[in-house]
Amino acid sequence: MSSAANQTAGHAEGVVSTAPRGTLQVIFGPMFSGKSTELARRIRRHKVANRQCIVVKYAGDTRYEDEPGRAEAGTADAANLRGCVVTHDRQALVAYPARALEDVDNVVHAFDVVGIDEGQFFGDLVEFCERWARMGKTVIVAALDATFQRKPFNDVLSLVPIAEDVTKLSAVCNACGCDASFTKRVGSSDETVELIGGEGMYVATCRGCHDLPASSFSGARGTNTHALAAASTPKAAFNASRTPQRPPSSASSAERIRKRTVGPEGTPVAGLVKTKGDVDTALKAQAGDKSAMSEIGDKMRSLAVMDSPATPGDAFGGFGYERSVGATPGTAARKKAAGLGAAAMAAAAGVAGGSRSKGAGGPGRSPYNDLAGRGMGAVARSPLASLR
Ligand SMILES: Nc1ncnc2c1ncn2[C@@H]1O[C@H](COP(=O)(O)OP(=O)(O)O)[C@@H](O)[C@H]1O
Ligand SMILES: Cc1cn([C@H]2C[C@H](O)[C@@H](COP(=O)(O)O)O2)c(=O)[nH]c1=O
Repeated sequence: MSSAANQTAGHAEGVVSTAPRGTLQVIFGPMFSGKSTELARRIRRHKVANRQCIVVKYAGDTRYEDEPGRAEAGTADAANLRGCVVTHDRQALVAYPARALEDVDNVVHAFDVVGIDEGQFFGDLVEFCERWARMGKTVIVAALDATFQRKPFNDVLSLVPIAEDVTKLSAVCNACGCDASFTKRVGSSDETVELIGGEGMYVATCRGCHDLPASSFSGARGTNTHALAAASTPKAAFNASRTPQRPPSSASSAERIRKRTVGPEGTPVAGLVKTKGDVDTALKAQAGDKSAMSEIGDKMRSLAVMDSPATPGDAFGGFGYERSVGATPGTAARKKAAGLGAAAMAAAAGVAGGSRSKGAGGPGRSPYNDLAGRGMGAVARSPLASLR
């Protein structure tokens, strides 16, 4: 008896079944978060275990099918991805296109595992997931949990109480580079919920960027410093400064350094970079110039309470976190400075943006501790690092 047949045999009333139980697994997340990729990974894994797998995709979504892609080995012709689930990075997984899950009910009995992509579009999703899981199938659904307006997408959330496993993935915010849990529609003002599209029509956003105008998403991912720019009070600026702002991969070093060290209205936020010469020094240090590194080291020592950098170049850029603007040094910074004596304390007071944006200041969790684990270079092993 095949494992599928074994599972679908069901159990006689009152008899405890030894057959493998069905399960329902749900993969939620905004667009671009890797739901289809994760679905494909799980399906591949079941195939390794010799389980019979079928993947159902929504027939209304034929994105990328006419483009060349990387087809699943041995199962599809890369030149013909018709009917395949195609991820945003053009990996393909052979699938069965359907408008309703009812349409595949008669074939599902022959399979152990049923994958469903774009689950949010199937009006009978909840009914058939439950039915197939009860039949002993492993049902894996990839679906948007929310619409572009951050409302529940059709009935998908009803899967949560009947699922064994629910995962929510995140993408990369197209504006600031933070983790993105939401999708924003930027390519159309149409408010209809169902509107098929990919990049150009939708972007992934974090909470802070979701309400930005569509035009804010035209640049490279990670180029918008929404949180600091939008912060209107010192407290809001401090809170915003704790939000990771990853450097855009495509940005030049000079641009990254500028972004990480210049606050709203051009205020220097790290205290080290004030002139174009400083930027040049940082760039040289990043390129390995020893005299530039030493110059940065000297400056750091004179400022005493600056965050120790991950690399000499990062002395100007930090760990990928913005520092707050014009704030007084944080508690931990002050404590460290106190350990260095009055002169260092005075230096601490003089550091623009001296408060840290990452990590708590307690003894067990300071950014200096982070450095210890990173095995940093000469500048990172500054007198600050030996304070512990
Ligand atoms: N903003 C983004 N964040 C993360 N990945 C992105 C983004 N834009 C494009 N991608 C690409 O999308 C891929 C994920 O595609 P896919 O699995 O189809 O996601 P989903 O099914 O959740 O829409 C990533 O591996 C990456 O190559
Ligand atoms: C947010 C949102 C999305 N859609 C469409 C757009 C795409 O065709 C799919 C989602 O695909 P992905 O694999 O998750 O990238 O859904 C929509 O119709 N309405 C929306 O609000």
